[in-house]
Amino acid sequence: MVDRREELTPMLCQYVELTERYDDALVLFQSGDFYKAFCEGAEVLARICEVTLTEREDSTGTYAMTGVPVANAESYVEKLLDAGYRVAIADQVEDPDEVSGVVERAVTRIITPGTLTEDELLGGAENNYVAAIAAEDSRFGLAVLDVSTGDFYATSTDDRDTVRDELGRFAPAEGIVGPDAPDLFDGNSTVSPVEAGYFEHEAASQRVREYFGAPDRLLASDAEVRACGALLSYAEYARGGQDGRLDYLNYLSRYDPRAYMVLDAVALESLEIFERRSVTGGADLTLVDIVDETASALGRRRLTDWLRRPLIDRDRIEARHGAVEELVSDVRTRERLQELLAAVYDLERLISRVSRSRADARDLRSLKDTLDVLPEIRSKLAEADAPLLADLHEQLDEMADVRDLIEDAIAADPPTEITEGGIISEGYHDRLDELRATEREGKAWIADLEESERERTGIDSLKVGHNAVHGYYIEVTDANLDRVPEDYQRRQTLKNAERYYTPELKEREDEIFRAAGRADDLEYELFADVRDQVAAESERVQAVADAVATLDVLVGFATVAAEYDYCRPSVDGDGIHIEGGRHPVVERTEDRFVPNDTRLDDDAFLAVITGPNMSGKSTHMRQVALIAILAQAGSFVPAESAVLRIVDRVFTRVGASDDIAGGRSTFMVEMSELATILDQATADSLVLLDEVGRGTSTTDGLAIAQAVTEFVHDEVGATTLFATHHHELTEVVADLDGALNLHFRTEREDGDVSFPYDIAPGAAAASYGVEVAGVAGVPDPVVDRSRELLADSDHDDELGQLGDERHRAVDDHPDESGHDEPDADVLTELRSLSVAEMTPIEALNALADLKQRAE
Ligand SMILES: Nc1ncnc2c1ncn2[C@@H]1O[C@H](COP(=O)(O)OP(=O)(O)OP(=O)(O)O)[C@@H](O)[C@H]1O
Repeated sequence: MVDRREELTPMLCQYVELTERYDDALVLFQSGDFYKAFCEGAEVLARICEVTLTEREDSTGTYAMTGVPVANAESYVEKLLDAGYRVAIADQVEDPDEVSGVVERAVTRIITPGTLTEDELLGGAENNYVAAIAAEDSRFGLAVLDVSTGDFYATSTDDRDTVRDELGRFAPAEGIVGPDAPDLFDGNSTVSPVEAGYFEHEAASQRVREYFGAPDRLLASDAEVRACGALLSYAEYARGGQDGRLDYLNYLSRYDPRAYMVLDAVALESLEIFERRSVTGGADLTLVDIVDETASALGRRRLTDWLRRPLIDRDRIEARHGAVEELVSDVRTRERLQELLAAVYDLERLISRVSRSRADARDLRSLKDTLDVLPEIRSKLAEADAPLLADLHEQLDEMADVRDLIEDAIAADPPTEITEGGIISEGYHDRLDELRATEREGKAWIADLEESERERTGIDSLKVGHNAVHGYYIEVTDANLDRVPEDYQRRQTLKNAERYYTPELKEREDEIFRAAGRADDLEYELFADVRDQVAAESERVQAVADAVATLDVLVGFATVAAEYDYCRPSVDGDGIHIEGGRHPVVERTEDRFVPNDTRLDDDAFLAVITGPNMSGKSTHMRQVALIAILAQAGSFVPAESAVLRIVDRVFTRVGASDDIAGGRSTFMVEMSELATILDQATADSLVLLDEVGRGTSTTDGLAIAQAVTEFVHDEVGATTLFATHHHELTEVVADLDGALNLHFRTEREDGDVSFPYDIAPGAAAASYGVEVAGVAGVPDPVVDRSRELLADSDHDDELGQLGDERHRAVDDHPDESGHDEPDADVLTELRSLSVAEMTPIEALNALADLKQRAE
């Protein structure tokens, strides 16, 4: 097609030009009600969106062609994005009725996964981020932006792991990487190619200056400037050929990752803060679902941010707790605030649409509706004692000027279309009122026409009507044609009737038409003017949005606290002292949750937790971490009391997280997560280790588990909870000053095993596997035999010390088990087995073999 450009029709020529200019995107080319693509573009569109490929034939040749309806283009765009394409939307920018020849098209936006602004594509209230990584002088700069809301963050570090951790926190949909910078995005972000020039220092700092003022004052390193500048350029690029500037980007929050508790992607995932790890079984609840009582999209996003980035500054944490406490105790204020907050629209996205000239009249009315509730929200905070609530009271600008402007100018309940009138209130503009009056009078005259013409002509069935093609007409059935007056002129012939107009009707019609057309145009102008005036106040709207978001989360936290009996934690403790702690998610899904205490401090900061499978170990460990996270996010916590030390990071090595897609074995994943912990944990960290060393042989596993315990104890000093099935580890604890054993039990009654879920000091009995095998339905003879074997190996002293429960289990089944004394060689072999060095499969095989021989 390109080679024969001179031969192409003007429209195809335009298409080819656009595809050349936007060669890194798939161009969707508006043609009336469809977005079309031709040639290779058509093939891609047809394949990915499963739409029919047709052919277009004109004097210059035959081309592949396809299209998708403009009205629901979003669903197709989504498919293209999922398939890894960027989409350039080439809209008609001229009214086809007003031009002769080919209509001008221009790319109005380039849709990429991380720069979405379309509500239909964004879905829900979650943030959608694009991130940039830049490098300079061994420092890495990271910038993260949500184009739909204007949230913009920047930070820098000289540590790649910190960049990875921060990316894990924000989970951007898309990333761009500077020329000398490493690509540290994980598989969940699409990495998009961009012009290297975006990252050049001069250009980048110019960009930052344009938006936020002097980069040196604002940002901490050149790498940061490059990342921010590049991201701004990319966001502008995504606006296609339109005026690139994004006026609503008014704030850039530069932050230091050390000012927040670090929660990397592994911790967020294993603690199920935002997403469930397994999709099977149980109610589909995560921490954010449990504590989300926010009433607005703004609040929901703010809550997500607070949980992603819990604080470590004590004053700030206590300020949040103070506000929550006041709202917990003042039930009426809290409940009324929640009702009012439910009327708040998504101001951040709304003002970004206003600034991008994409808001319609309904958006402005929604802004007004939100501004309407501000005075009452504000008044509810007027008497607040908590400093944070008092600050919010200050920050809540009621914006009466903007509210009044919209109230006066924009009609209540306006249509979504902004070019067809009906959006400006009567009384706002004199000339508009005159035009509408002319239109109204004309229409009234026509409305009366039917009656007066019936009288004049004596034709009772005479009708006055209107249609889009012929305009107004007087309709007379064929039976009455003889009574048609002289001045009637024929307009249209129907099957059984004729349609006429009169000169006066024509005149009125033209008058109405002219007045309506002018009024519609004028309305659009007035609307655009109001929208610009509102856009000029975007910073104030954003400040209000910020205050409302914070208030919504605080009210939500207070609601959860009151409803589920959470307590205000103290964060000036010297350890983790929790009484009656509960797992916030499990307590809502279990009929009866058993609360447990936690006491970890400098005297005993490392707890080894033993107990049978399913006895509650993992739940307890996560409960401690979730309580710490909630407390530092500013929430009350599910406990009777909690005195906590502020934690700088939560590390988790929990359960088997197979990285099948990444091609790493369970054991490799486990060890690399462990390596991170041992390398980066500090004395202020909270470390959860669940069954470390499981994916290898028992001996290796135990050796690793012991070495890790000693290292964490001697070198790291982090508050650590270590759940293990390596019973031998409980003996290691005895030799370590700062370590203690805790355990969960099973209870047996009439052959049934139950779990009381209460944690107790000391080590558990060792025979959990056998007990659980019985519960799981392994046949009695095998379970009984396992017990015998265990009892024998006890004499061997292979397993070390055993607890009471195991002895009891054996005592319950003395030799009346029905078996004869095993043959001597079986016994000898049994004695020679080194159980601690066998994998479970080896042990099971050996057991089956011995059983067979004994029988
Ligand atoms: N304190 C509790 N009160 C009531 N139910 C609980 C409690 N703790 C745990 N549970 C229930 O018991 C189930 C098993 O708990 P959990 O996964 O913590 O056991 P575990 O000892 O870690 O098991 P495994 O060793 O197999 O990983 C949980 O899914 C939950 O339903």
